[in-house]
Amino acid sequence: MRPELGIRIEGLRKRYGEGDTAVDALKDVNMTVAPGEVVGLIGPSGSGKSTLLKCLGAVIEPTAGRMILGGEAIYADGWQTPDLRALRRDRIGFVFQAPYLIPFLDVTDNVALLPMLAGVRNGAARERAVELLEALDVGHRARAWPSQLSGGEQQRVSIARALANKPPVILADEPTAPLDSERALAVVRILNQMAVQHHTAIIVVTHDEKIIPTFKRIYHIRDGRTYEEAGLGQSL
Ligand SMILES: Nc1ncnc2c1ncn2[C@@H]1O[C@H](COP(=O)(O)OP(=O)(O)OP(=O)(O)O)[C@@H](O)[C@H]1O
Repeated sequence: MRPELGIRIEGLRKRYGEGDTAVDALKDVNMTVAPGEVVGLIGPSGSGKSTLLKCLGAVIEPTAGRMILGGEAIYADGWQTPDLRALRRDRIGFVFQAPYLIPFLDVTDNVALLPMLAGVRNGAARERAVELLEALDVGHRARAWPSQLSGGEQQRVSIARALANKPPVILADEPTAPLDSERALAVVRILNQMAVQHHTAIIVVTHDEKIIPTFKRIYHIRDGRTYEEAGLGQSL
């Protein structure tokens, strides 16, 4: 592994507000995730998980520290790029608890939309979408509408969408919460396969006891500080 690739976070801090009412949501966050690796991020309510994902996803601005994604310092005591929209679109894939597919686009176009917005020609973007859908075992549903898919199939389409711009990083926020045990483990298996195949570093925020034993490494976050732990790494 080239240590500068994947995700590296150093001394990240985030303060909301000022003065007496200020909240130090992140006090000292340190993480590294290698390309091809899937790590779990676990913490109680209010510990700072959402704040960390929003900082990493360039949705809110940290207060201090460094974030390096895919070998590029995106934040070093200030944003290092003027175009945060392009950063979110091209360098970070998001997977949420709900798939949030666009109901009036077919499955292929749901996946092809982001590459098209990034300037990939329509035909090439759709080809890439179909390839990813096939890799995720939903190729046979490529021309269907999202409403015609099961919950597990929709979640796989949302993973294909997260991979569509070949981001070095995927942030998954409770991606298995609504799924039964078998489907939840299938999603984690797919995330692991995709991480390896696409050299993507993946952070999975989760409370889901079904999938926690599968992580090889886990970061706990408590009161805005991260602690690393070896996971059980149960085979999938
Ligand atoms: N916009 C905000 N303004 C002020 N304080 C905030 C804001 N957002 C979050 N906080 C505070 O920051 C701390 C961390 O919140 P955060 O939402 O990151 O926690 P979390 O671990 O995601 O919690 P949960 O699991 O309940 O979603 C909490 O004390 C919260 O009250």
